[in-house]
Amino acid sequence: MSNTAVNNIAVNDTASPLVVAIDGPAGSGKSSVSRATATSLGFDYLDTGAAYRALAFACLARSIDTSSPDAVIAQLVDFDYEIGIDPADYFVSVGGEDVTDAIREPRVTAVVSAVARVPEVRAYLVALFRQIIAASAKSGIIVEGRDITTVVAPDAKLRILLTASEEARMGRRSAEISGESAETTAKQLASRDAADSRVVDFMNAADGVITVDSTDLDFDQTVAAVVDLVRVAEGRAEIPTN
Ligand SMILES: Nc1ncnc2c1ncn2[C@@H]1O[C@H](COP(=O)(O)OP(=O)(O)OP(=O)(O)O)[C@@H](O)[C@H]1O
Ligand SMILES: Nc1ccn([C@@H]2O[C@H](COP(=O)(O)O)[C@@H](O)[C@H]2O)c(=O)n1
Repeated sequence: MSNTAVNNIAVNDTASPLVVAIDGPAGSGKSSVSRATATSLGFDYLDTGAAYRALAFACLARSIDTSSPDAVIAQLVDFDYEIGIDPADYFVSVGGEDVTDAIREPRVTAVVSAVARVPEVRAYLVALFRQIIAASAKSGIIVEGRDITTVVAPDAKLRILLTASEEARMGRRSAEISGESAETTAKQLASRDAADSRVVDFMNAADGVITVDSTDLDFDQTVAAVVDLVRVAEGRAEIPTN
């Protein structure tokens, strides 16, 4: 069983992986913390936002009007998407082209929310994510996005809302982006969260979802907090007291 997940997914005949669902707003650390946690635990890692970004990229590549739901839906028929779920071999491709970096470009980020709000797109990708999760051959998989704790994997063994103050998130995001002012970065982050929150609630923890607030934690402390929660979920540790 490979650690590559594609539209044509192989069936996993091993036991189901332990699923860790992580949601949160933009810049809260979902991707980086999930990937580092998966590496530390020997789990797979599924970045669901990459699929929405890849579809937005595919639309732009074909000059499709991303504000037209019908035009976007028509792209699903031959959406040839592939993602690496081994945290040591993360990549995203569309039609065989490596788009790992291209899907992070501002032009893609600017239209991804419009693509993600189309119900048919969400239904298609949610089904795909569930297949990828079921096909994981590792003992666990960390799945991160916006609706993982509530829609994609509401029965996950561990569900986390990873959050941080808007100020912290904006500061972290500005630190990694060069060429744009902190003010522009902050505005883009806030407007994407506002658009995305109209589709799914990732600002408030649903029942049974544990909030991890990383505002006052550094990166390693945040990863350690998530690892501790996984150990508890596995029955290998007691609930942390702080
Ligand atoms: N606790 C932390 N302390 C300091 N920096 C952090 C912490 N957590 C994450 N970061 C950094 O914040 C930045 C944003 O993190 P990341 O890209 O993982 O967020 P995200 O939630 O996946 O964002 P998006 O939804 O926009 O893709 C990264 O540079 C990451 O290294
Ligand atoms: N479960 C998800 C994940 C993502 N989205 C949409 O994709 C965009 C990009 O996500 P990133 O995590 O890579 O920033 C995001 O802004 C959402 O529009 C989603 O709807 N559901």
